[in-house]
Amino acid sequence: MARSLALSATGVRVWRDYFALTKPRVVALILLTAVVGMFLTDSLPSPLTVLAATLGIGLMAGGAAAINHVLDRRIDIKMARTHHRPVAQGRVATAPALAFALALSASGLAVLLLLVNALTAWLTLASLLGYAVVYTVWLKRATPQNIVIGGLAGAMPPLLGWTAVSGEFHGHALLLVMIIFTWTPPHFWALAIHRRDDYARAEIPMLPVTHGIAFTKTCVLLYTLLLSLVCLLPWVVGMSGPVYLLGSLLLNLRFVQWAWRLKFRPGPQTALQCFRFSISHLMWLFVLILADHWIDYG
Ligand code: HEM
Ligand SMILES: CC(C)=CCC/C(C)=C/CC/C(C)=C/COP(=O)(O)OP(=O)(O)O
Repeated sequence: MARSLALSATGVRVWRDYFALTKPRVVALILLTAVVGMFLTDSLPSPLTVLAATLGIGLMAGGAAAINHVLDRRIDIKMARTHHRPVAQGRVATAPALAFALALSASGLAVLLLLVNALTAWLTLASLLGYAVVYTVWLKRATPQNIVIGGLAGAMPPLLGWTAVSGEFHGHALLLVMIIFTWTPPHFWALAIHRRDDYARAEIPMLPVTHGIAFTKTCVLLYTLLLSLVCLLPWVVGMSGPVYLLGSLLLNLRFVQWAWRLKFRPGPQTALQCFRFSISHLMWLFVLILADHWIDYG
């Protein structure tokens, strides 16, 4: 009895470690943006397309995150925020972690190829390689612009959702990509300010390490202002209506307020609070775009 309880506790721990490799909360938000992309096209998607595309994109995003855990294990062990991670700690060895990552990625690709369409499958593979290889292996270690350029991979999901349903590119989907692309720098740099010493210790050239905290705060503020302008575009081009306009103005006003406070009246937790707000900001923004799309303005 005691032995079987101990075995099942170990099983739960192993399962938790593998689940953590997929960065589930990040992937959840990525999937929200992809699903919103699916419902914004002119045609109503079939339940099978929505399910298959969500599963395929989710598996590949989780696979990308697991590859990142393997490739970054030596960096992760040096940083307080990430030192507990399963591969960094050796609780999951490199080979099974990589096998898990490749199995997730390959099955996601197969789902997209077989049940969705080839365009979405190859674009999702490009995003996976963009994050897991171009960003993780090269950009992250090479330049403080790492997350700006690498952010394109994380910004792709609304386009992936869109092409899953329509089979083609559309300017409106690219606007959604632009929103996440502009959102990523203040999202990440707010956290990087809070965790500057982590990155310095791991010798990763994040902006607060290479250019200082004051300069990074200015960049956060400027990007939140740019984001506020980019968020107007769906309304300007007639893709979204007044409910979106009002809601996004309020969300962006709050984000700019956090960035302003971070620059001019910071407390010890302001950077972390700004980072946390960025996540709520993106989540509510995409909920709002979808809700607005379903409102009948007559
Ligand atoms: C290159 C682009 C990005 C970078 C460098 C970045 C960086 C980070 C980092 C370092 C964290 C902290 C993770 C942790 O403590 O484990 C984080 C958290 C988070 N990011 Fe990003 N991020 C990027 C793009 C995105 C995108 C595109 C999304 C979703 C659309 C996203 C959603 C989230 C969420 C939801 C969290 C909170 C995770 C949690 O609480 O466990 N990020 N991000
Ligand atoms: C297929 C597809 C849609 C791919 C999406 C790619 C993806 C999972 C993007 C998330 C970006 C992310 C969590 C970056 C974290 O940076 P980091 O890895 O430097 O942060 P860390 O220090 O927490 O590991």
